[in-house]
Amino acid sequence: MTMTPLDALLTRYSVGPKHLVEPGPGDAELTLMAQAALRAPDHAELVPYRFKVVRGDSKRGMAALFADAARASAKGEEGAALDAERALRPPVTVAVVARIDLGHPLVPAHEQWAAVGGAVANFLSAAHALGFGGKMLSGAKVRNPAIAAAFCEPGETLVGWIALGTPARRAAGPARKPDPGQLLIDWHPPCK
Ligand SMILES: Cc1cc2nc3c(=O)[nH]c(=O)nc-3n(C[C@H](O)[C@H](O)[C@H](O)COP(=O)(O)O)c2cc1C
Repeated sequence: MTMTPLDALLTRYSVGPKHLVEPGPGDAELTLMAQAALRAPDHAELVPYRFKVVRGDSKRGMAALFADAARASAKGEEGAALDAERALRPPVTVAVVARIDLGHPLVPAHEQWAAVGGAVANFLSAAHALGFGGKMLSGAKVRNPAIAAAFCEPGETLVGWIALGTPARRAAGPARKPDPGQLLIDWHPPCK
């Protein structure tokens, strides 16, 4: 049965790296995800983000960076091995890098961050619509100077990584989500 666009939005749940197996998305599918990201609202079309694809041999380089960061934060060799595994396990990882122009004359920083969030959401929904699982992850690693420098140009911010692959099991259900009625509120003007 084909998934409608609304089905894709309503049935996307994160799938953690533990449950992601080969194959990951290829070039054509990653391009569709990036195109979907570009359909997110973006004031003045600044495209304040970049996606950096980590796959193949590059995963080992990212694993080494993660392991060094774990050692630097006193996680020890066990922590280093765990963090290295986090880099190696997903078939494809996509780093999300934000490029926020703090001095933009028209678009304040919070609007640019909203565009980044919309892009990530669309990227993940497109992955799901294409049959892939994924999860956005960050952690203290994003603030490690060596890791940030490896992914970012000066002035950019490393937001985190989207782990991608084929889901080995159905994603968890919507148990943690509030009823939409809690966030959909009729507004009335204040009484004078
Ligand atoms: C920028 C960003 C960073 C995140 N970092 C983490 C993380 O490090 N660890 C984690 O478990 N979830 C993290 N999350 C949350 C998950 O990606 C996911 O959205 C959350 O577990 C809710 O699951 P759902 O997408 O199935 O609703 C992050 C989300 C965002 C937007």
